[in-house]
Amino acid sequence: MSVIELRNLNKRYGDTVAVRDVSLTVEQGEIFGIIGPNGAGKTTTVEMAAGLRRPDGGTVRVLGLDPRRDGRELRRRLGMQLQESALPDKLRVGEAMRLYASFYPEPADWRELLDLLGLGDKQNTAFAKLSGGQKQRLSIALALVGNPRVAFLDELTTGLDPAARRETWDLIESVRNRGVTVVLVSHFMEEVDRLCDRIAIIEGGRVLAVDSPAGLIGTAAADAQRIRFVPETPLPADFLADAPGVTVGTSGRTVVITGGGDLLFTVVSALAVAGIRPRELRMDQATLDDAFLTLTGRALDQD
Ligand SMILES: Nc1ncnc2c1ncn2[C@@H]1O[C@H](COP(=O)(O)OP(=O)(O)OP(=O)(O)O)[C@@H](O)[C@H]1O
Repeated sequence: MSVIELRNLNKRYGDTVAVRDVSLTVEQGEIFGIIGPNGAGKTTTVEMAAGLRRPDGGTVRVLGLDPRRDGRELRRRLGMQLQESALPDKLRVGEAMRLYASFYPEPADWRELLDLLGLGDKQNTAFAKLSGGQKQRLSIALALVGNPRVAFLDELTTGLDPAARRETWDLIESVRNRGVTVVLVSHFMEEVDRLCDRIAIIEGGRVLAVDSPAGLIGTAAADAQRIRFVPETPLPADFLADAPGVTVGTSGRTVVITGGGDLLFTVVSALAVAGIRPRELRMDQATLDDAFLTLTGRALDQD
C-alpha cells in the first residue's frame, strides 16, 4: 500500500522554481531517501508532503489524507524533524518532550526515547545549553515522540559525529521495524545507501531517478564493475573481444577490465581458457557516488 503519493507537485518562490512536476510514491514500511545537491528542492518537497507548505499545483496524499483538507488528522500521525530545530533557549529537554508528547493521542514513552538517543541525563538541561549534536538528537526524539505512522527526517545526522551517526541509523532501522514509514532527506551517500530501500535523486526541482541503491548503481553506472590484474604472460590480442559490454584496457602492466553482469566469472573463465594466471587481482564495484555522478553530471557536495 502506498503511504505517500505525490502527483505532479510544483512550487515556486517568486522567480525560483523550487519543485517541478515531482511525482513520488512511498510504500508502507519503507525507508525512502531523497538525495540531491543544495537547493535541489528536497526540503520543499518534504514540506509539501507533510502539509507544511502548499503546492502551487499537484496533489498530496499521505495515509490516504489530503494535508489541505485533513491537516489536523494528519499531523497526529506524522513525525517531522526539521532541518533547524529552534526551541526556546530556556525550555528544558524533558519539558520539550512532555509538551510534544501531549500533542498526540498515543505518544511514545519520552524518557525511553531520550535514553535511546543518549539524552537520558539531559532532561533538566535547557535547549541553549545542548551541543549541536545533542540538539540534533533531541529533534529526532521530538519527531518520534508521537509514535508516528510516517516520519519525515530532514538532514537526520548532519552535525553528528560518525559514532552517533551510526547509532542514529540503528535507531531509524528499529523505528522502521515497528512499521513506521520513514522519509529521509540526506546529504550523505553512505547514509542513504545503508538505510534506504529506495532513493529518489532530485536536482533542479526534478526527480532524476527513483530506485533501490543497487538498482541505481546497476542502471546508472553501466561499467558497474572493474577488475584489475597483472597477467603472468601477455594476453592474446582478442582477449574478451567478443564479450558484450566488456572493455579491456591496460595501465602499465596492469590489465583493467570493466563491464556489468557476471564480470568476474567472464574474466576468470577466459583466463582459464587462455591458460593465463592473474596476479594482484582486484575487483571494485561502482558505488552510489558513481551513479549520482552519472545521473547528475557532478559529485554530491557534502557541506
Ligand atoms: N522560503 C523560501 N523563499 C524563497 N526561496 C526559497 C525558499 N525556500 C527555498 N527556496 C529556494 O528554493 C530552492 C529549493 O530549496 P530547498 O530548500 O527545497 O532545497 P533543498 O534541496 O532542500 O536544499 P538544501 O539541501 O540546501 O537544504 C532553492 O533555490 C532555495 O533557495
